[in-house]
Amino acid sequence: MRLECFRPIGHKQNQNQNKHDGRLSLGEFRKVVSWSKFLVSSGGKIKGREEDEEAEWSADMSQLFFGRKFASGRHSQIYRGFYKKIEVAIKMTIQPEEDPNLASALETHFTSEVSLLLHLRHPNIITFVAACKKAPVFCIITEYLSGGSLRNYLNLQEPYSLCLELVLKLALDIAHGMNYLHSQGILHRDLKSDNLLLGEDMQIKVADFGISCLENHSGSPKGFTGTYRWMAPEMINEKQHTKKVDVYSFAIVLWELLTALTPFHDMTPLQAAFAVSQKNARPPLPANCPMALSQLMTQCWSSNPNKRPHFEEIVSILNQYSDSFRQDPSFFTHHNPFPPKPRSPHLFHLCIPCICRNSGRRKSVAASPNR
Ligand SMILES: Nc1ncnc2c1ncn2[C@@H]1O[C@H](COP(=O)(O)OP(=O)(O)OP(=O)(O)O)[C@@H](O)[C@H]1O
Repeated sequence: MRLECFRPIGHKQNQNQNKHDGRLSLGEFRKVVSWSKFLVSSGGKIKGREEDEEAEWSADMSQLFFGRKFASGRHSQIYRGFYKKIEVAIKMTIQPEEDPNLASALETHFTSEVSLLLHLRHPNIITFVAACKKAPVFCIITEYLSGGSLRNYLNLQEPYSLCLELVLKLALDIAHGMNYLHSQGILHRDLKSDNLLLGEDMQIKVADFGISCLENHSGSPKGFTGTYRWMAPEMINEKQHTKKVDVYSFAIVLWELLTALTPFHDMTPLQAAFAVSQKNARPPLPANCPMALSQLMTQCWSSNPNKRPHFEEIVSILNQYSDSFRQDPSFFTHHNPFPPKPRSPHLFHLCIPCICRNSGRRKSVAASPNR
C-alpha cells in the first residue's frame, strides 16, 4: 500500500475521495479525527517492570499515518498505518463513559500490555513500536503482520488438510515464542489461534498481551478472562494458576493445527468450560494423528498442571520430530512414543520353555493389542 494513501492525524480529507482506493472512508476519517484531539497532545509515561524504571513509550503522533480499519477485538478497533515510515497496526481502545468498571479495566489492561510488550524482543513475539495514552483513548502501535490471524488462515483450509511439515513448523514457532515469554517470567493466559498472527513467510508471532501478567502476580485477570475453549481447567475454576495454563492452551492450538477445526465447535463457550473443568472433556484426537503428536497433546492438556511439560521440553521434542521427519518422511508411521517395556529377566527366564514349546503361537500373542 502506498504511503500517500495514509493521513497523519488532523490532516484534512478531500470529500470526493474514493472509498475503495485503500484510503480512509469519510466515516472512518471522522472517527480518527475525533480521536486525534485526545491523541495529539499525549505524552504519557508508563511504569516499567522495574519498580523505579519509568520507560518512555509515547508515540510521536505527527509521525503516525492512519489507513483503513481491518479488524476489531472485543473492545478495540485495529487500523493499518505507518509510523516513522514503518508499516504498523494501530490498536485503538476507547473507554466507555457509561461503564466506569469497564473503563478502569481497559486502562489496567492497556497499561499492563504496554509494560510487558515494551521489554519483549523475539522473532516469534509481536514487536511493539510505540503507544499513546490519553484517556478515554488508548492506542498501541505494533508491527503489522500481513498474514492475519492463524484462526482466519485455518478457516480457509479443509479440515485435517494441513501437511505435517507445516503443522510442525507452526507448532515450533509458537513453542519458541512461548518458551521465550516464560523465560521472561510472563504468562500469556489467552493463547489461542486468534492471538497468533502470521507474517508473509508463514512465521507465527504471539500477540495480544491484554490479560498477560508476570508469573508472581498471577491472580485472576480483573474484568476479563481468557477464552473458555482454550482455557485450562484450573483457570476456569479460578484456582491458583501457573505457566502451565499456557501449555494447556498450546495443546488446544496444536489440535487446531491438526484438524483446522474450532475446538468444541458444537458447544457454547460456557458449555465447553463446564465440560472441560467438570467432566475432564477434551477435543477428540484426530483418527489419523501420528501417535507421537497425540501423546504430546494429551500430555500438554493433562488435567494435572504438573504433568504438563515446560515449553523448553516441548521445543526440544518438536525439534527432534522435525529433524527426524525431514530425514525420513515415514518417521511418524514408525515412531512409537510408548516403546514396550523390557521384560524383567525373571519373567524372561520363566518364558523360555514356553517360547521353545510354542514358538509359532508366541508371535500372535506378542502382537495382541490388548497386552
Ligand atoms: N499487528 C497486527 N497485525 C495484523 N493483524 C493484527 C495485528 N494486531 C491485531 N490484529 C488483528 O486484530 C485482531 C484483534 O486484535 P487483538 O487480539 O490484539 O485485539 P483485542 O481487542 O485484544 O481482541 P480480544 O480482546 O477480542 O482478544 C487479531 O485477531 C488480528 O486478526
